[in-house]
Amino acid sequence: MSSSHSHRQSSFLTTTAVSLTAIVAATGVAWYWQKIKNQESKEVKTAAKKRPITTKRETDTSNRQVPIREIQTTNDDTNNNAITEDSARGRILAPNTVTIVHGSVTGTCSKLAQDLVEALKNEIHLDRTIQMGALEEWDWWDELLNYDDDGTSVNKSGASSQQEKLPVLLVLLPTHHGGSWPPTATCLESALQDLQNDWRIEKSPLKNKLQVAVMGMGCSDYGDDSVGKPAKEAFVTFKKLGAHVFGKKVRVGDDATGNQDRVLQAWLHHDILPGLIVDDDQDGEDDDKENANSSEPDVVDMEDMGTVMESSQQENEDSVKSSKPREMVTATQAKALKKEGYKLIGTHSAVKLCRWTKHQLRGRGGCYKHTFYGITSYQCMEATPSLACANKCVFCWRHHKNPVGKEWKWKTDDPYFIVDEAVKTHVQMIKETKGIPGVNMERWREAHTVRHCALSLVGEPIMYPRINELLGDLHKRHISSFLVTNGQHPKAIESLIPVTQLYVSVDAPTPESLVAIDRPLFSDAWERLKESLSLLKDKGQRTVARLTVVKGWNSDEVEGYAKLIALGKVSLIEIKGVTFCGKSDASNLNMSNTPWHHEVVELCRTLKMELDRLRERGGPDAPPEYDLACEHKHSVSVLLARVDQFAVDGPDGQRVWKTWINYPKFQELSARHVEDPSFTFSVEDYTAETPAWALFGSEEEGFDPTDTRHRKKQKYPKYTQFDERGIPTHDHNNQPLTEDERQQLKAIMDEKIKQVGCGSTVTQLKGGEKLVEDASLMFRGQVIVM
Ligand SMILES: Cc1cc2nc3c(=O)[nH]c(=O)nc-3n(C[C@H](O)[C@H](O)[C@H](O)COP(=O)(O)O)c2cc1C
Ligand code: SF4
Repeated sequence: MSSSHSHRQSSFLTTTAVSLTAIVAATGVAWYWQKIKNQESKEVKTAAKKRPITTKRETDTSNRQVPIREIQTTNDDTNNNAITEDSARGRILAPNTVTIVHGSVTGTCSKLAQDLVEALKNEIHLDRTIQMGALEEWDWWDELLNYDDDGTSVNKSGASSQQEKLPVLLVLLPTHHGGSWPPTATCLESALQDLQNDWRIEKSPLKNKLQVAVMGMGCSDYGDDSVGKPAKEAFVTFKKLGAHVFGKKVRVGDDATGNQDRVLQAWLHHDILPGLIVDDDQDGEDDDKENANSSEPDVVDMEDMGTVMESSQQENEDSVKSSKPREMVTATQAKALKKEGYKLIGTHSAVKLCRWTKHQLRGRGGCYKHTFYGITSYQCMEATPSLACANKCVFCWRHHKNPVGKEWKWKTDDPYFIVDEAVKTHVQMIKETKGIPGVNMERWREAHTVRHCALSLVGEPIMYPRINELLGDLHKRHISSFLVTNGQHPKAIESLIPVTQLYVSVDAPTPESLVAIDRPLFSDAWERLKESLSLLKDKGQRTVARLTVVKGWNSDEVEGYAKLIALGKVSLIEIKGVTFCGKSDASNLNMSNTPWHHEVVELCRTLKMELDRLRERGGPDAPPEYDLACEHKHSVSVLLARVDQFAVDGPDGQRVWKTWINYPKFQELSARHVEDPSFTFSVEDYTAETPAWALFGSEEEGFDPTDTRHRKKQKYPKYTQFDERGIPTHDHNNQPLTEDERQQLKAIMDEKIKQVGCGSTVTQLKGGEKLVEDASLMFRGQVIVM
């Protein structure tokens, strides 16, 4: 037995107890792998690097598959074939095993894998071990090459050697950017490549050792023929390596139509089950012929995908073929979105109760838009008329359960219906907050009247073809409109009616970082963003460039941001630290990517300097003057505002900021514009004075003093001053620390430096995550460095 193999077993055994409890409870028959702990997988990787080739298994004809017994449906969890802990070896090439693996990132393939376990459990009277897990849980080189059938790997089902069946591997693979393998599956991708290319390995190392079936997932809305590419590649490579593949084609599910359940059924009934009952002898002969000319397999098209499906999906798919547009959100997407708290409206819209709405209802402070612009957060409705968008941003809240598309091609709901339903649903959610401890009843009653709408929830609101009617209806109801677009639809910006405040998200300062961060569907995404920004300067009303700072991703190259902002001469620049809302399936972010407030402040200062530099250079593209106007430390946000539009001289010569909005005035002006489209109005016509507590540098740090602050317990106290290394010198009351205290803190920092080194390091982790580590910042999370 190879050393890596024996290590593999011991790793597994340390985690088996936990896995089995959860798994056996969940499925009864199937057992699953639990993720091997980091340390263990690191060791497995080290072992894999050595890439030992320990066994060259002889072709063993006694190890042939025998036909599966008559298929019976059984739910008998106590069946003799259930696995016991000590037999749990989990090797892929162990006889009598069916291993289901997936490379799921956003959960679709893992769900399909679970469904497959259930289906197999119900379809066949098991005398095989079924195991299921994520691809990353196996060391593929070791699994496919170094399996030594010394008897320890066989399950205790009592199967004699004559009854041994070839192992079966069922692979579920999503498609990623441009047809690449998802980061969760590159372990298999590289092992397959290495197995093909390593000269030490016999030509068909998997011949008579493994049977494989592959199903892909993708999304045809990407519109670039990438759908199912990794699955096709896996299929072809397994075949080249001599594995017997089930089915002649790769079946691929499509997120855009939500047909994956149906494709799974077709895969199971047309490829897997018939494959499982094929006589092994006949099997071997076919293999020889097939593998001799293994070529690119076809992707099954929709007509071939079996007959098992829900009627709504049928309608969806039928409408693709007919001229009738299909509904945007598939049943699976709807389920995932609902699980995340979205209330769906019609076929493409949603509302969700914002956490700040609840916060302010409880007197715990409003959001940064309350601080910067005076909205009442508890009267604000967060909504979108389009759950789809043309990006897959790394920091997206949607966790990538949303539909994508370059342009609108779906059924279009009536805008008045959307507004009506959105308001009703929002008010219903407000009603449900009555029982939350601490709700201010006066605010709660006021909250039944929606005053603001943030069209920024998820998706791309501007894609909705009837957006102007929707905005018109909001304004008619005296609801202000804050509309956020990702700058991929410049034409829609051009034709947009005046909104209270129009945002373009500027997520990256260069074309390359835009692709890395926004992962856009449009190949000319950068040009689109630039065009959108340029169009802002002619809009007349308040325009905003919104920067979401993701440390390690887009916090450098400030000059690039300045140049982009100069294109639009926007009224305001909002800079906000990314919020980390738990590990997102498809996002590669972690806590270290969340900047501290003082870092965002520093970035604002640098941006202002860059803008000043461009302004001093002069010329038609020179930006106007900006300055730091407001901050909301609670949400790590800072506002830069145009001095010519928002700053006036006070009675005693001091600067007075007017970043707040006179909402009734906006409604009045907008109504006049509707009556008479030749009537125009501009930013200065509906400003209002910013209160002192909301100003940058105020003692309140942007927190409305009428509310009560609830601070989370911090790991370290709120130090106020630091030495040049970042070691605190003064406590939260600005009193000097004693020498002893400073030495203790120094020792803690030295320890951290030992771990992470000096300076700031950005480490790109496996899977693309970027980890930022900087010991000098460890005590400074809570202060603004002036
Ligand atoms: C970051 C990301 C990039 C994607 N890129 C593509 C693509 O280029 N082509 C495609 O057909 N599907 C693409 N998809 C769609 C996925 O293949 C599809 O949503 C699949 O169902 C995801 O499976 P999973 O939920 O198991 O990860 C992408 C999905 C994500 C999250
Ligand atoms: S503006 Fe946004 S963050 Fe603020 S209350 Fe409305 S939806 Fe919530």
